[in-house]
Amino acid sequence: MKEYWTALASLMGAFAFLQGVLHAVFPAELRAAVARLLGRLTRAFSPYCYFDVTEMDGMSTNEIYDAVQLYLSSTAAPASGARLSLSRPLNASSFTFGLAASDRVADAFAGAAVTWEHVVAPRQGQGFSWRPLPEEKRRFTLRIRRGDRDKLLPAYLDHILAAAADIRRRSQDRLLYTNARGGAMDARGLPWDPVPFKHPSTFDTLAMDPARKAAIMADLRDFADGSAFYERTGRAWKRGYLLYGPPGTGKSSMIAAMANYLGYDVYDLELTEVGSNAELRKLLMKTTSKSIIVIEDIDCSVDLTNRAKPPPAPAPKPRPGIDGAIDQDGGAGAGRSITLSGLLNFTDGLWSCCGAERIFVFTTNHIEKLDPALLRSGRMDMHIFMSYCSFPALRILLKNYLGFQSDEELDRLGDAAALRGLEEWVDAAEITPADVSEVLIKNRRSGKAEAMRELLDVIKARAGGGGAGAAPGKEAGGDNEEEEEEKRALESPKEGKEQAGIDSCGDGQAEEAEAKKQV
Ligand SMILES: Nc1ncnc2c1ncn2[C@@H]1O[C@H](COP(=O)(O)OP(=O)(O)OP(=O)(O)O)[C@@H](O)[C@H]1O
Ligand SMILES: [Mg+2]
Repeated sequence: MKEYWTALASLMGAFAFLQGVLHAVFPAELRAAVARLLGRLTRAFSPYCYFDVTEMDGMSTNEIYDAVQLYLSSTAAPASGARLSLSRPLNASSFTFGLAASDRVADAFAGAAVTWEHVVAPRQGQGFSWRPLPEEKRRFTLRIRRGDRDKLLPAYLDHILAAAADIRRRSQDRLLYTNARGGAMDARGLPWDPVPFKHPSTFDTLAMDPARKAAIMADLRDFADGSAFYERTGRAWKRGYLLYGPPGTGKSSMIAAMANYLGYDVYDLELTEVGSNAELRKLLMKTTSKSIIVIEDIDCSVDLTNRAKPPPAPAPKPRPGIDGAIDQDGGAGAGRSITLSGLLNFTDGLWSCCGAERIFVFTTNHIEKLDPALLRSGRMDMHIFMSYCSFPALRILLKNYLGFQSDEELDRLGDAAALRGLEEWVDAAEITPADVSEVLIKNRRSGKAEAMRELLDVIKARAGGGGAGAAPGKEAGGDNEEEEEEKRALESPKEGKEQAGIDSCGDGQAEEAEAKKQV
């Protein structure tokens, strides 16, 4: 036995010596060239072909690498003894398993077997770069049989991308993206900033007429499951919803409920931060599929009254808002502003189809202020009026806020007289769900029956035109204009500072709005 070990040790010593001699005699370049040549020869006679998916694509991260990692971690079978790396991405609520260095996994697609290998090598010197690159070069190498090439590519990669997106969506909490930096890009070349989106609003908590709610949910479900339908009919796989109604009727809550229902991310597009139609297009191109793109208070972000009106006289200073000119991408004089045409192209034009399964939602308090071009059929597929609280909607709020488990329990345990009174008065009161919620929150400790009676007092006072019992934050009869102005001033500190109480539009639009008022 001892002799065996001695022989092995001397063999290894001889090998190391030989390697040392080779290294000393032949320069590195020559050794690398020989290795490349040998590699090429082996590949030429091999029945397989190989594809590398590197982690970095130039200076930016390679999306396919991330997708392959995620896909392999959940679907493919690691070879026995393979070592998986465990991680939990930022904001994710579950763990993912990744392949460690030099491990292999086998997978199959369309009846063909494939092998993936994860190759990690140290990076040779950083070179010049605007941002630090990872210290290791990582890549996945896909090995497939030559004969399977046509069958697998690109269908297999498409399958991986779709599966990875699905895993990401299921394992990760929703993200809310904002374009607060205008069109400026971050280090990854993205103009959107993501934050975790944990809005608790769902269709269960949303107070609105149950029949209308069910219709909206069915529409959303049809849309999400409608891949084949959209393909068959030649329509772009997108849908537009216009939510309109007074402040506090649940438009933003509805968007959150939609996102939670479908499991989509939300892109909150702040139009006043976008300088031009080209920037708008860039933002659109950088959104992912299965997402809701939201423009809130569209009548206030931009002037959408008339796209056909002639361009205005040259303004003393450049304005960020829509100027109403017909100009598509900013001709002379309007090069740095968004136009209604630009916005319509965004939702409707060829560019809107770069990516699939996207929902556009616009909200407004004043549908009458919008250009008919934006309202015509086909543009916004569904117009949803978020109205004052109806009795069925009120019942939902009573159940949720006061803790009744069901309609039956509300009828049995609730204050019957108060319930009848609420049914009788709620329509005349024109009270928003937000105001009802506030009354219920304020009285939630005083008991269910007491809270219902208190709410009835508020509603009666409001329906009767007034006084002491009026709902909080609002004069009896409700001056929505005032409430809206206040809201905008709070929401946008910059605008608020400059023009509180004038109008909620962007900088230059204040003057225009002022001019309109005088007319
Ligand atoms: N339909 C509703 N169902 C349940 N809660 C609601 C509803 N409407 C409003 N609320 C409550 O009022 C608050 C404000 O509502 P929300 O922000 O959704 O209104 P909005 O219509 O978007 O108002 P605005 O026009 O001012 O943006 C919500 O946080 C929610 O608690
Ligand atoms: Mg809102």
